[in-house]
Amino acid sequence: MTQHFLQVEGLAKRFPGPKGKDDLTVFENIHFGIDKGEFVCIIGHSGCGKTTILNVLAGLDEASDGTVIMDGKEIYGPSLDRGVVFQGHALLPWLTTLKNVEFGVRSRWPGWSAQQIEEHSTKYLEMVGLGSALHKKPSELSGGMKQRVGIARAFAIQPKMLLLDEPFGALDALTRGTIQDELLGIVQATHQTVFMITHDVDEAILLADKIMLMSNGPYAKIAEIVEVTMPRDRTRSTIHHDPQYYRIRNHLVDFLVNRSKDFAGAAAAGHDARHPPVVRPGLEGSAEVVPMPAHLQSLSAKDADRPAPLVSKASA
Ligand SMILES: Nc1ncnc2c1ncn2[C@@H]1O[C@H](COP(=O)(O)OP(=O)(O)OP(=O)(O)O)[C@@H](O)[C@H]1O
Repeated sequence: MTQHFLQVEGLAKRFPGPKGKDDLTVFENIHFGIDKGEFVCIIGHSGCGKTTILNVLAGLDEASDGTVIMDGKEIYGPSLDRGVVFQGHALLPWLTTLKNVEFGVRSRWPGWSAQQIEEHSTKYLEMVGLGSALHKKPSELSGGMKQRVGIARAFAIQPKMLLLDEPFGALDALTRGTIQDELLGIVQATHQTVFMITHDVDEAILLADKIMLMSNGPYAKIAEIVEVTMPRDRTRSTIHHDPQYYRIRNHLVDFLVNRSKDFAGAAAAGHDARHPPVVRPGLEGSAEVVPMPAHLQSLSAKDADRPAPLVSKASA
């Protein structure tokens, strides 16, 4: 068996049922691997267990079954090896932007001089466009700026794995787009290994090397792993010119709208849960329908039950 940098084997999460009722199995038989430097997104309907999986990877929650091995060691509890960014930024309100980042950097490298810590922290804040806001307190920053500080803080400790739980979920579309670009740039520069939850299929296609599709719970599974076959030097403004983009997007939307509730059928068709099928829709036949370009219309898994907005090929 190939050993990946992060190896998840047989993960399950169960909660005790109310008195006299069966336990709730949120998910089980979750198997996947992430290689060093890979950016992996996970998409699935609300409640299927994405945050629970991320919390287990972070060491903030315990699985009912299964193991998580990172870099050859089983994960027990939180560690600076794994940086986490949640939807809420969780900054220390009494510290400036710079001091918020320095706080994590100092814990990571206690032997560093004050100057080393400041230079290192400033570098990461500049990467997310906050070079001119180093001495501002969180109360003086916009929501997008606060989220950027959280991202800089997580990257600055150079964790072995970065875990992002819908980091842009609370931001308006314009700010979200700008920070996606910054994240793309920083990931390309640092080759950081990332596991990210998103509800936004366009965001996943822009950022990820692989997209894991989770079926609905209870008993949720990783139904498919979709490889994003487009070249890595993607940009938000040009990505929709690539025909692969529409094939991948259609595949993801079709899963969320039509197939995510039917994983029992896929299992019956012979898919082995230990080896979720790997799909490369970008390299397959032509797209029948062409969704609106990403910058015009973003479909989120949260509202995937709404019909996808479509324009005909002729008018696209
Ligand atoms: N303490 C608990 N007791 C019982 N059920 C729980 C408990 N904590 C979480 N759950 C259930 O576990 C399931 C998975 O929750 P989780 O937050 O991981 O889902 P999610 O896919 O991240 O959802 P969302 O996309 O809405 O954030 C949900 O159905 C939730 O109701």
